[in-house]
Amino acid sequence: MKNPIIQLKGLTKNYGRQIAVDNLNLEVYEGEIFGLLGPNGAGKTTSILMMLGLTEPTRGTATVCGYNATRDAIKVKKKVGYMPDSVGFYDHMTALENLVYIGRLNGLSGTEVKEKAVRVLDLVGLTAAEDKKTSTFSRGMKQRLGLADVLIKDPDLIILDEPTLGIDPAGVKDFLSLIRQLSREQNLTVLLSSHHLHHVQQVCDRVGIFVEGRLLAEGNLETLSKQLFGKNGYTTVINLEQALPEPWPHQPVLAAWDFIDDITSYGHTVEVTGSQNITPALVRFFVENNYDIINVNQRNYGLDDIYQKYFESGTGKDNYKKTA
Ligand SMILES: Nc1ncnc2c1ncn2[C@@H]1O[C@H](COP(=O)(O)OP(=O)(O)OP(=O)(O)O)[C@@H](O)[C@H]1O
Repeated sequence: MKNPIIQLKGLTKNYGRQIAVDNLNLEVYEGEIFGLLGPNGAGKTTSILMMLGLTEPTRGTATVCGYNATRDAIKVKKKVGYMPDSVGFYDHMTALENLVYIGRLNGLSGTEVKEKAVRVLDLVGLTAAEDKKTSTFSRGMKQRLGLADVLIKDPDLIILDEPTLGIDPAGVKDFLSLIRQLSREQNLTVLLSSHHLHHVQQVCDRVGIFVEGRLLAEGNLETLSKQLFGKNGYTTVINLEQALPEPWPHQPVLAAWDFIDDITSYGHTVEVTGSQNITPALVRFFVENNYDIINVNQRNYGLDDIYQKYFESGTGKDNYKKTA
């Protein structure tokens, strides 16, 4: 049975008449990387602050690492490493000095703190820069040091708010692979908020789409496609040399296959939609039945399509209602 590290039940936050977070229900499991994806102002930071006990929910509960985040905020703080979107350091101190300082604030003793700081700097790939002042650090290096700050206390969960903001593309790729590696090696649960779908897509096991305070859909890519497009994720379009007869005798044969949900044939074209990628099997079928294939195209719905559907018209809610 999966062990939930974050459990949000009906979590709601109003600022006056504005609803920043609206009845959020979500579970994030041990060892998982979960991406909270949404545009600016969607309510991602407010949700995170409630999970950390830094702001009180208007309604609902956030249970984090087994503790109620509002009532037991200090216990939650001990288990969770939080990296805000902008991390500050003491510029006149080196990376190692900054980290030792944070380690002490987290209760590590004089002897163990330095040894641990050196180890954590190695984990995040900053050993070569450990004696450099952080005033000389690039944004990407600062994010790595920010990650070291949260790792030094051996958290069960790390929460990263817009961690890739302002890093160049190569730096983003490196930073995200580092997160994935750490999560896999240390069974670390990660909650990552971002408005960059490509970043989220690269690293997350599951994604929640968050718009105007509401979680519109969540799951892995395949589940999201199903929820958002109302159909399964894989469509294969095959164009043939010969026109198909009406009715097409092979239609019922294909319809009996597992994983196929829909077949459309018209003129020289067959479109097959299913829950798995069956393009190779379809190609074999057509060749074995003496059809001449002109071309084959695969259409699978990715986060790009999902993001466009939810964000292109400005409000995801309207789009959602149309298809729900
Ligand atoms: N302290 C506050 N007082 C009043 N309104 C607030 C406060 N904090 C956030 N809000 C409002 O709540 C909504 C959600 O904001 P939030 O910062 O949680 O969104 P976000 O998804 O993290 O966006 P961003 O990526 O821009 O940080 C916004 O409309 C914001 O203006």
